[in-house]
Parts: sequence; structure tokens; C-alpha cells
Amino acid sequence: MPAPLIKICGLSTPETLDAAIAAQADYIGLVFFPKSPRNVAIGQAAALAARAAGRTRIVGLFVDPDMALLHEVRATVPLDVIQLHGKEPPAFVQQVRAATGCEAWKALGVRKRADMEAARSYAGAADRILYDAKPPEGAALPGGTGLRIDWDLMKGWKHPLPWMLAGGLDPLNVADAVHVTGAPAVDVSSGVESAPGVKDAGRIAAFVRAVRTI
Ligand SMILES: O=C(O)c1ccccc1N[C@@H]1O[C@H](COP(=O)(O)O)[C@@H](O)[C@H]1O
Repeated sequence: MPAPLIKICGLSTPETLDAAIAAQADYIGLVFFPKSPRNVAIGQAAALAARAAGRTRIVGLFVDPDMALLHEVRATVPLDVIQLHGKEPPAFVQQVRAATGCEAWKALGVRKRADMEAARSYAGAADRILYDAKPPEGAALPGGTGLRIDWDLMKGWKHPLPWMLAGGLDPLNVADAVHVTGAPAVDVSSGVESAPGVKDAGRIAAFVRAVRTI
């Protein structure tokens, strides 16, 4: 099995961005969602992206954005990937990919096996499905909650698209998560923080090390 790809999401400072790059994370994520403690202003994101350019790939995370916001961000932030973490239907995901030239990743909230079935409808529209834990009804955030998927749900599941595992991963559990699910790519946000929105350089390094030594 090839080494899983690694994304460190929700970076907002040059120091923690540098930590992710030094650890050789494959992707770094910038969150454009004002309700998130990891939200970055467009100017702040542009400065972080300039620092990261050519050293890792840059993912912009959005929740039910309109095309105007995506174009506004892309005018100054050179995104490689747009991660859609809301209720975006396949046609919109396809439109995002066509209009921006970025890869489009669609996040799906998973609590039971049936939640994963929705992945099929994104074949041909999304470049990757990101499976995240489904938050409880009425939760403030659709992701970045530290909640975990029941990894056993993925046993025997035939993934219709390239995919990534997210939700409650951390340096101590990520190796188990990969062993149980066979994930080809992993994404972490709160599991490498010391407080909500505060990334920890040591935990970022430990997470990448834990994946690279699987
Ligand atoms: O990180 C956030 O603040 C966030 C906000 C809104 C939607 C998604 C968000 N993060 C994504 O959620 C998953 C899981 O995060 P965690 O590791 O459980 O904290 C991950 O894909 C993040 O990119």
C-alpha cells in the first residue's frame, strides 16, 4: 500500500504553516468559513499561500460557498484544491471544478453505512470524497469537531472515488485508522491543536511521523 497522503487543515499562522511544510505534509488547508475558529481572512490566506507556494499543495475549505466567493478567494490565493464541506450537490461540485480549474473534493458526513452511499452520486463531479464524522443536528460546525467515524463501517466498502479519511484523527490513533480503513489519504485539524483553532507544531510533526511510519 502506498504511503497515505496527509493534509493538515486549519492553519492560520506562518509558524504552524512552516511546521506542516517542514514535516512534509502533502496538503495544507485554509478555512474560509467565518463560524470556524480556524477561519482566515482573504489577505491572511494570501500571505500564507505565498509562503507555502511550491512547497506543498494548498486546499481552500468552504461551506456552501457561492461562486463569487470562490472567485474572490482565487484572485489572490492560489488554491490547488477546493474542499466543499457543506451540502453542495454534485452539479455544483462539477461547476466548481469546471469554473476554477482546481480539484474539487466533496466532504460527506458519516454516522452510518448508508451515509457513505451518497459518494456514488459524486462520481464524475468530484475528484475526491472526504469522509468526515457527521456532527449532531444543530451543531455549530459541519466539521473540525474532533468527532470520529466508526472506522469499521468502511470495512468491505467499495469506494467509488479516490477518498480521504477525516474526523477525530490524531497522532495516537491515525495509524490504527489507516490499518482498519485502508485510507489512502488522511486529514486532521483539531487533533493537532492545543486549543480550538490553535495549531501545535509538535503535534503536527507527531501526526506526520505517525503516518509516515505505518
Ligand atoms: O476545521 C474547521 O474548522 C472546519 C470547519 C467547517 C467545516 C470543516 C472543518 N474542518 C474539517 O473537518 C474535518 C475533521 O476535522 P477534525 O480533525 O475532526 O477536527 C477535516 O476534514 C477538516 O478539514
